[in-house]
Order: sequence, then structure tokens, then C-alpha cells
Amino acid sequence: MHKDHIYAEPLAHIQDFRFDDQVADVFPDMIQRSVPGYQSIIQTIGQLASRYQQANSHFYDLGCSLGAASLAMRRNISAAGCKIIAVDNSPAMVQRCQRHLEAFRSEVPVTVLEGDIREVAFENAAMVVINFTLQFLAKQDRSPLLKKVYQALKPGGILVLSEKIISAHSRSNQLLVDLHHDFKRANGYSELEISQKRTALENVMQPDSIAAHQQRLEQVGFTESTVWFQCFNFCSMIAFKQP
Ligand SMILES: Nc1ncnc2c1ncn2[C@@H]1O[C@H](C[S@+](CC[C@H]([NH3+])C(=O)[O-])CC(=O)[O-])[C@@H](O)[C@H]1O
Ligand SMILES: O=C(O)C(=O)Cc1ccccc1
Repeated sequence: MHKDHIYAEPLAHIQDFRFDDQVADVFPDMIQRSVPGYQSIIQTIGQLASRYQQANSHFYDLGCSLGAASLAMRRNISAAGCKIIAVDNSPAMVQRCQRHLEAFRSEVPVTVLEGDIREVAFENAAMVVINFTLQFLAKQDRSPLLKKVYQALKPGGILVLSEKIISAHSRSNQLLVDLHHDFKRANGYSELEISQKRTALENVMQPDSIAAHQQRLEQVGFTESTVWFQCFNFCSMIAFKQP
């Protein structure tokens, strides 16, 4: 596995973070060392696929990167006529995701699409996963996407939404950010790596608060949602479409 050293040396000019070849090559290491609970979240997505599968339905992985959530769902689907659709707009990610999925055998078909999740049409969904992707969309694009997801879900279907979050209170927000930075340091990132990556993400990733997410989910039609995971400033929610 390739180790992430992208921000290890001082950069004269820190460019906005992009999901290019350089990032795709180190992505498993980067996400593992940067997102507390990432592995547990992926495993739980598999468990949820097992519980919420419906025959003849679609499972979407929006902003799939290398397809970790798709692989977890695929291992857990046994119902007839199911299909996974993984979407990402980064050619570097889509290329590697395709290869990754081909490396393991399965009965469940997976289609990997290179495209913008704001433009792709969804239908017939038992489960939609948006694992750390909504945070990269402009704020005004978030509700329209979630509305589209709500409309594509079958009765009894679920959305799994994982996000980096901010807290509205500055003291708690600062503590969660500090604890996250401790986590990165404990995983071998230097102060320079932490601060240069933080700068690179500043313009491209705008987290919402949990309250803002809950309000948006309700506004697009989800009458019930719950936070099932939180560690520091990272959380994962499940939103339900009524059966
Ligand atoms: N508009 C867009 N359309 C399609 N893809 C997009 C868009 N914007 C960003 N992306 C894609 O969303 C992914 C976000 S990473 C997801 C991890 C994965 N879910 C995982 O479970 O390992 C999270 C992170 O790096 O923090 C990248 O691959 C982008 O190319
Ligand atoms: O690294 C960080 O500080 C993060 O917020 C998480 C992350 C992980 C991988 C790509 C972009 C952001």
C-alpha cells in the first residue's frame, strides 16, 4: 500500500485539494489515517445493505472513490435482481475503482460511472450511500441532490450520509478539531502535513453542523433520521424513507 506523503515537504504554493492521480494512489492510506472510524463505517454500510436489501433494486455509492462502500455492500447482498451503481467524477478514482471491483468475484453486478452526482439520474433504490462526499458540493447543491435521492428511494429504503461536521459552539468545535488533529498526529502525520492539507481543503470542503444536516434531510422529505456514529468532528447518519 502506498503511503501518503503529499503534504510532507513545504510547498511554495498550496493548491486546492483535488482527487487526482497522486491522491488516488495513496487514498486508502490517506483516508484510513485521516478519518476516525472509517473502517467501522464501511463495515456498518455492509451490515445495513444486508438488512435493507430488497429484491430487484439499486444500491448507489455516490462519490465512490476506490469503491470501499460498494465492495462492502456487494459482499452483503443476497436478494435476487440487485445492482450496485458507483459514481465518481474523478477519472483517477473511477479507473482504479473499476480495477478494484474486478479483483474480487461476485454475483452482484456493479456499474462504475464517471460522472457528476448532481447530474446522474437515480431510481428504484433500496439504499443510497453518500460517504464523505456531500461536503465537497457547493452548499446550494446539497438539497437538490438529497431531494433526488429521496425521490429515487423505494418505500422502506435508506440513505447513509457520512460527513465531517462543525459544531455551532466555538469551544466544542475547537475541541473536536484539536482531537482530530491529535488523531492524525498519532497516525504519523506531522504538523506541516496537517496544516498544509488543512489549507488545501479550505476552499473545497465546507462542512455543515449536524443540526443543518437534520434540517435539510427533513426538508427534502425524510421524516426520520438518526446519527448512528460520531467520533470527534466526523459523523454518519441514516435517513429513512417510510415503508
Ligand atoms: N460532484 C461530484 N460528483 C461525483 N463525485 C464527486 C463529486 N464531488 C466529489 N466527488 C468525489 O467524492 C469523493 C470523496 S471521498 C469519498 C470516499 C468514499 N465514499 C469511501 O467511502 O471510500 C471523501 C474524502 O476524500 O474525504 C472523491 O472521490 C471525489 O472525486
Ligand atoms: O484529512 C482531513 O483533515 C479530512 O478532513 C478528511 C479527508 C480525507 C481524505 C481526503 C480529504 C479529506
